[in-house]
Amino acid sequence: MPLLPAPPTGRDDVVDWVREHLGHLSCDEVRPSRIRGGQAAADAALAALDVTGYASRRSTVLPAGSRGASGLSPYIRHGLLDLPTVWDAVEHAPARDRGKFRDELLWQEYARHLYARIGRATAQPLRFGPPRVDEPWAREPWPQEMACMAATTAELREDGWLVNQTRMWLSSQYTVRAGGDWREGAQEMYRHLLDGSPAANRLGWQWTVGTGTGKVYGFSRWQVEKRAPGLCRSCPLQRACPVQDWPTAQSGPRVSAPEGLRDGLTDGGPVEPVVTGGAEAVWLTAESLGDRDPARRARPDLPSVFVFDEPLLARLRLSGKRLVFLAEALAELGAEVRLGDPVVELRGRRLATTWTYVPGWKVRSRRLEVVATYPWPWLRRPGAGSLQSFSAWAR
Ligand SMILES: Cc1cc2nc3c(=O)[nH]c(=O)nc-3n(C[C@H](O)[C@H](O)[C@H](O)COP(=O)(O)OP(=O)(O)OC[C@H]3O[C@@H](n4cnc5c(N)ncnc54)[C@H](O)[C@@H]3O)c2cc1C
Repeated sequence: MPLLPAPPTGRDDVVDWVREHLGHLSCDEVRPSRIRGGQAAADAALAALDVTGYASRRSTVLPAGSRGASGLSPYIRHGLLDLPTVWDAVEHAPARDRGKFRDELLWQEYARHLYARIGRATAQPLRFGPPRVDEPWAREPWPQEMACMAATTAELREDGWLVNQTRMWLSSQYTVRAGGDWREGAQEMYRHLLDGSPAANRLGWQWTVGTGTGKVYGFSRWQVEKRAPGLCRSCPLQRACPVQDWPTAQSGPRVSAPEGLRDGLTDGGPVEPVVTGGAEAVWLTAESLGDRDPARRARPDLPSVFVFDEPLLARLRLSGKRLVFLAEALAELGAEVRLGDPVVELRGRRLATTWTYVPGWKVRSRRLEVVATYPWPWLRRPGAGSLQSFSAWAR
């Protein structure tokens, strides 16, 4: 049944809708996150954004009420908030906080440029081999009793969101200490994160495990005591802490960089709309599910259509809360929602769409009748410079 009934707007109803129509594609029981999907929730989060104190509190883990992180990432990931809009929203913030926050937005932009340039090669080590771990943990990546890991994984599974600090704890513990394959760890984290994107997720892992930088991020008790004071006191292993000392693993040897990392043109899509014919529908993608989607804005007269890519989702096995988040956005947009292979579902329709930096979009759009392509809202237009490191790119 490729055309699905319209997703309902009420929370319980949308969860039931996802269970019924997409439940067979999720890796867990379909439940909602505390973080709601949809433009109204994104706009409310942006309106409440206050980055005062961000520079000093960005890495706070506990108490949760003292965190400086904005929590905007799920909305940014799915284009409900574009980076230029978020950039402008902190214009009047204190200079140090504004600078630090905007730096993080630039990390997001860098991840997208990298993905646009080298695509699936972001799943290969960028510059160095994976860390060499002398004694990989044999059975599990950490003992179940470790309070820091238990709290982090519970939040990931319940909310589908983590502050940057605990993402680094988890990835470092998994790979730098336990010797787990970073790509498997990244994939499992990606399944649950509402903001999960191949671009930023792989970059985050490459940065933590040292394949991107040649320097591993070492996770130890020190960070837990500093960023989540009190957590160790509740830990059954507080007197036998497995991460008491710094890990000894170093990053692996230098590897040859994927083609295009050092230089090469990045396809940033059109600068102006490219219209070759009359469109009959706006094709929405997971990159751009907001009511400010450029194609939707240009053609408000047209119906919008979104396809849950069944073959892709069957491979990815995302958590049900991610599917709920997407369905909430679609319900608000009043989009026609289909399930199947997008190339099959959209065949024969003349489409208007927003260009995206995702390799899978390019492959599919070439096989569809796209008659109007609208520019991606870059914060900085991609160029031809080195993408070897964030600082080289930022310069
Ligand atoms: C192992 C690992 C995996 C990660 N996976 C993802 C992912 O799948 N998707 C994702 O969007 N981010 C990912 N990040 C980056 C970062 O952790 C999150 O973007 C951030 O924690 C989201 O919370 P926030 O919105 O409160 O961020 P804030 O600190 O409030 O920052 C504002 C925005 O800047 C961007 N941003 C912040 N830090 C980074 C960063 N290091 N890299 C890229 N963008 C950043 C995000 O869009 C974020 O919403 C990962 C980081 C690591 C270490």
